[in-house]
Amino acid sequence: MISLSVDLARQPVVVVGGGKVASKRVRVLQEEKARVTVVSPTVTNELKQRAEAGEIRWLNRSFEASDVRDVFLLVIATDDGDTNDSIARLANGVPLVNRADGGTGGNLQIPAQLSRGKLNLSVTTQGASPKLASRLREEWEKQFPPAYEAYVDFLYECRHMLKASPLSGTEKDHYLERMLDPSYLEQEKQWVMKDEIHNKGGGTICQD
Ligand SMILES: C[C@@]1(CC(=O)O)c2cc3[nH]c(cc4nc(cc5[nH]c(cc(n2)[C@H]1CCC(=O)O)[C@@](C)(CC(=O)O)[C@@H]5CCC(=O)O)C(CC(=O)O)=C4CCC(=O)O)c(CCC(=O)O)c3CC(=O)O
Ligand SMILES: NC(=O)C1=CN([C@@H]2O[C@H](COP(=O)(O)OP(=O)(O)OC[C@H]3O[C@@H](n4cnc5c(N)ncnc54)[C@H](O)[C@@H]3O)[C@@H](O)[C@H]2O)C=CC1
Repeated sequence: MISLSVDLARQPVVVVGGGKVASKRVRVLQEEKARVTVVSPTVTNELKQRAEAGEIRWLNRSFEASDVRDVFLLVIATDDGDTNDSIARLANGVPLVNRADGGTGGNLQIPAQLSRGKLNLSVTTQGASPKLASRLREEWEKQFPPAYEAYVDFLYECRHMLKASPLSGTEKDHYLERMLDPSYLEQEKQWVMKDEIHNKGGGTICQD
């Protein structure tokens, strides 16, 4: 297995099951702006509220074979292994299939993730120890404080300014290396660097 970053915006996603795990998955899928349908005869209060608010579609019944038609990502999260097995068998035309119980027929696992704006760190143990994945995420939280969000935006901006500048490849590389120094987590140092690149012909500086 390799890790991929997938854009789920506007993609049709079906979550089978309406329990704790389904709620956790829907939370993330909503943030990613996927078009979420939950199929389950019972749902958590959280899912019920999301359905009432029109954020997700809820089909208040058990899974049916037609539910996998035209789906980009299928999340199988019922509490019954046999049910999960038969859903997975029916899902062979679905590009992405996640089995929350780690059973066969799925082709993707949900990692523990830390997002700081454009920076996304994720880790999976392929079912060996979800707790280890969780522990590593907690360590990253300390290692990469919230200031990384603005820092990564700064790196993004500088890189685009450098691309637009007439500097040589070696000079550009020098800047790209220099800005990795942790001291550039400070906003003031970021401004000095942006000014410097700007003065070398690196285009305009965004103020926000
Ligand atoms: C296959 C996978 C599902 C998938 O890919 O969808 C899966 C499967 C199962 N998890 C189970 C249990 C627990 N899962 C967690 C936590 C997380 N589980 C996550 C992912 C995954 N879990 C995928 C593998 C990823 C990997 O291995 O790295 C994380 C990383 C991401 C997320 O879920 O969002 C999230 C941490 C997020 C964070 O902290 O950031 C905890 C700890 C806790 O809750 O504190 C426990 C209790 C302790 C224990 O049991 O170890 C059980 C047994 C259920 C039962 O006994 O009924 C199964 C099924 C089985 O393995 O049998
Ligand atoms: N990835 C993770 O972090 C974890 C994964 N799990 C796995 O996730 C699965 C679900 O766990 P929970 O959400 O805690 O269970 P839960 O018992 O809270 O919810 C199960 C849901 O499945 C629904 N369901 C049952 N049969 C159905 C069917 N035929 N069609 C549609 N919906 C149906 C139920 O109505 C209920 O809403 C378990 O199998 C467990 O192995 C459990 C804990 C953590």
